Amino acid sequence: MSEPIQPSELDDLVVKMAAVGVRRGKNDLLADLDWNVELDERWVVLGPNGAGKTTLLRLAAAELHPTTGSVHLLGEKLGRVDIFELRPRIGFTSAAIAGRVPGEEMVRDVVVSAGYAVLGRWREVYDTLDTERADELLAALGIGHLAERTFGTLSEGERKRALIARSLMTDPEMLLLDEPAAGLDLGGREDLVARLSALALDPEAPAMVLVTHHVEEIPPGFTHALLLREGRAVVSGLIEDVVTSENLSKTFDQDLLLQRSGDRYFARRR
Ligand SMILES: Nc1ncnc2c1ncn2[C@@H]1O[C@H](COP(=O)(O)OP(=O)(O)OP(=O)(O)O)[C@@H](O)[C@H]1O
Repeated sequence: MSEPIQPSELDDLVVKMAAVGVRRGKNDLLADLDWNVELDERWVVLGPNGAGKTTLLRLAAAELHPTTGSVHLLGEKLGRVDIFELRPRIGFTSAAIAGRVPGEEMVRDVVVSAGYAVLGRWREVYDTLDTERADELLAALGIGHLAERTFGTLSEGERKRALIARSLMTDPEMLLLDEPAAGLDLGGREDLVARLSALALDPEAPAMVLVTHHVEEIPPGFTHALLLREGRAVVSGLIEDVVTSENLSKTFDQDLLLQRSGDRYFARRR
């Protein structure tokens, strides 16, 4: 048996997963996972399709419970804490959340309603301070001019940015982004990478975890990486130690060459 976790050990940790497993039927979606995220860290999680990345993020978003092991989020243990109190402290964007936003909802309301933990309640009367904050966030993400459009009329890239604004609305202590650049064209991807980089480099920004399939999407300023394969950690730690040709080759089961150009990463098969 491992020693119980002392409260002081959790002070600077936004995520502490110890010996975590998630099992569905006979499948281990995650197994034997130990992973800690500190307040000032920005993590990228990389791995092939089916590696368990979304499962990991849903645990970190308090959307799932582990089958085995323990998960502490923001100092609280999953299973012992009221998840409805915990969730507003965590910003989370994913394709699944995007799919739940009604197309007729006004963009500003998509953002504001995060503070009320609802989606699709656009007739609520919101506080002026909240609408001002939503407008500031939309402007910071470069889509301030779209506040009064309906969500359904936005391009894919604009939707992603609106949802990131939404996930920041509650001033979360941790921001979880599941493949935010998926489906974007090159310009849209580069724009998003630059905005996420600005966020990552902001000392006031929350801890961040970004799931992606592509090293090209790692925003400068990200500090740590976790490589997952078949539900298990291949390696984790400081990004420059982890994101290497050797580790990527092991993770994706191919002979891959990683190159760095300035503060960006590129990978291809050898
Ligand atoms: N409820 C479930 N029952 C059985 N298997 C499941 C269930 N949910 C997910 N899986 C499987 O668990 C594995 C991990 O899924 P997950 O979505 O976490 O992977 P991922 O790394 O995010 O994949 P992708 O990159 O394709 O999005 C996949 O093989 C998936 O089919």
